[in-house]
Amino acid sequence: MHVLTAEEMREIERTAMDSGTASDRVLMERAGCGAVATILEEWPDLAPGRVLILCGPGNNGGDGFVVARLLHGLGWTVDLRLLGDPGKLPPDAAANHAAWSALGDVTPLVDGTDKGDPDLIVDALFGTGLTRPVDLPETLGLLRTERRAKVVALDMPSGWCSDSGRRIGARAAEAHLTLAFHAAKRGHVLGDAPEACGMLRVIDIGLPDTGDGVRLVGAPNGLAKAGGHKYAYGHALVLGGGPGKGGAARMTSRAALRVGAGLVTLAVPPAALQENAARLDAVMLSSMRDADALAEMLEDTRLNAVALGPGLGSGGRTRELVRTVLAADRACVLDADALTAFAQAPDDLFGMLHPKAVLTPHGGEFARLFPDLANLMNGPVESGPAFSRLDAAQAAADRAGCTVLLKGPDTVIASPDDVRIHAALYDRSAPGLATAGAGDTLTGFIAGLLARGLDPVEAAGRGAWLLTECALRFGPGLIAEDLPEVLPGVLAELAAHAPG
Ligand SMILES: NC(=O)C1=CN([C@@H]2O[C@H](COP(=O)(O)OP(=O)(O)OC[C@H]3O[C@@H](n4cnc5c(N)ncnc54)[C@H](OP(=O)(O)O)[C@@H]3O)[C@@H](O)[C@H]2O)[C@@H](O)CC1
Ligand SMILES: Nc1ncnc2c1ncn2[C@@H]1O[C@H](COP(=O)(O)OP(=O)(O)O)[C@@H](O)[C@H]1O
Ligand SMILES: [K+]
Repeated sequence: MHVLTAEEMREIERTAMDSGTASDRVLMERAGCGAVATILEEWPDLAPGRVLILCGPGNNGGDGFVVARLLHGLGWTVDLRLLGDPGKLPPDAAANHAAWSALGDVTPLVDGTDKGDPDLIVDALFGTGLTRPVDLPETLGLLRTERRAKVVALDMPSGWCSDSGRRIGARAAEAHLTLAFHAAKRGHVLGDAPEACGMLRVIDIGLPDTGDGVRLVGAPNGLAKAGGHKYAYGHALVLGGGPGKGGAARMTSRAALRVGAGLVTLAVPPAALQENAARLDAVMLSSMRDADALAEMLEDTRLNAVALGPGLGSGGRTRELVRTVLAADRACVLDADALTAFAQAPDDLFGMLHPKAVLTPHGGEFARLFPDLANLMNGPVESGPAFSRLDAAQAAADRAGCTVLLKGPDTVIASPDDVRIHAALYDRSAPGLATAGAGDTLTGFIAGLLARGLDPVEAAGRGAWLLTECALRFGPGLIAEDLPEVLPGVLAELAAHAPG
C-alpha cells in the first residue's frame, strides 16, 4: 500500500481524465456514494435522523453535496451549510450544488450560529486543498468526537494538512471516521492528524493503482530459516556499557538473536563482565576494554553487523567506539547514546557515516543531531503543504548519507534513495510500545536482520513492523523484555501465511 501527496493525487486524477478513464464528475459521484455506503457499513444501527453537512468552497464541498443528495434519498433530514459563494464553486461541485438545490436548502455557513443537535455531521469543508488556517472556531468546535453526534470527515478532518498530518493554524476538526478517496494520503499516517481521523477507511473510486507514492511497510516475508550453518545467518556484535548499565544492551542482544542472527556476542568493558555473565546464556559474552580492542575484534569479518548505543554512555569513549565501527565498514545500527555522543558535533558523525549504517533516533535524539530539521518539523504551521516528519527524515538521510529511522507511531525510514513509513496506527495502534527499552529491542531486531544480510532500509522497516506486531500480540502490561519473547509466535504466523 502506498500513501500519496495532494499533488500526486491530482496527477493520478489528471492522467485518468486525459486517458478518458473517468471524468471528475464521475469520481465525485463515486466518492459520495462510497462515503454513504461506508458510513452505513461502519454503523449499521444508524437509523435515518438529522444530518448536518458542512460544505466548503472546493471539491471537498462537492463531495458533501453528493452525500447530502444520497442521505436525503435514504430518509435523512439534511441541514446543509455552505462556506463561501455558491457562484464560485468549481464546476463539478457547482453541478452537485445544483442537483442538491433541487431537493433541499443551502444555508450559508456562518460561524457561531446555531447548528441544532444533529445525529451525524459530515465534514466536507476542506480536504487535500487546504492551504491556510481555517477561521471557523465555533464550527470546528462542533467537529469533536466527545460530542453526541457521529462525525465523518471526507478525505481529511478539516484543518489538517493532508501532506504532513500537521495542523495548519490553531484549530482543526476531529472525526470518528475519516474516508479517504482512492488512497490514503501522507497526512493520514504522519504527525498528529491520524489521532484526529478516528477510524480510516479508503474508498475505491475507480482510479488505477499507479504504484505512486510512499510505501507503507507491511508484513514481511522470507524470515523463516531454511537450512545452512549458523554462520549463514550472520554474527551480530552488540556493544554494552559499564557495570550496572547493561540492561539495555542485553535486551538489544536478545532481540538480535530472536530475530534470527546465527550468533550474537555482547562485548562489554572488563568491569561489567561478571554482571553480564550472570545474565546471559545463548548470547555470547566478550570483554572489550577500548576502541583498539574493538578494532581487533572487528578483524574477524564474520562479525557482520554491529549495534551500539543502548546503555553505552554519551562520552568520548562512545565516540571512539562509533568511529571504530564506522571505519570497519560494517552494517551497523547507531542508537541512543551513540547518537547523543555527537550532539555537540553532528558533522563529525556525518563525515564518517556510510550507506551500511542505520541511525534510529527518537524525536529528542533527532533534534540533537538535526536541530534545524527538528525546528522545521515541530514549529507552528501557518500554510500548507507543511514540512513533514517524512521530509525531515529524508533530509536527514541525505545529510548523513545513510538510513535514518525516525521513531514514533508514524515511523519514517529514509535513505538517500528510498523512503517508507511504518504506521503503528488505527488497527495497528500500539501505545504499549511507550515503555522503556522498546527502542533497545528495535535496535536488536534491526541488527539481527542486518546480520542476516538484509539491506539497511529493509532491515529497519521489518524491524519496526516486527516490534509493533510483538506489542500487539502481547497486549496490555507489556514491558520491553516481553518483546523478543513473543517474536517466535509472530514469526510462526508469518511463516504460516507466507506465499507459496
Ligand atoms: N482529486 C480527485 O481525484 C478527487 C478529489 N475529490 C475531492 O476533492 C477534494 C480536493 O478538492 P480541492 O482541490 O478543490 O480542495 P478542497 O479541499 O475542497 O479545498 C480547496 C478550496 O478551499 C479554499 N481554501 C483552502 N484553504 C482555505 C481556508 N483555510 N479557508 C478558506 N478557504 C480555503 C481554496 O481556496 P483558494 O486557496 O483557491 O483561495 C479552495 O477553494 C478532495 O479532498 C476530495 O474530497 C473527490 O471528489 C474524489 C476525486
Ligand atoms: N505510542 C506508540 N505507538 C507506537 N510505537 C511507539 C509508541 N511509543 C513508542 N513507540 C515505538 O517504540 C520504540 C521506542 O523507542 P525509544 O523511544 O528509543 O525507547 P527506549 O529508549 O526506551 O528504548 C520506537 O520504535 C517507537 O517507534
Ligand atoms: K473534510
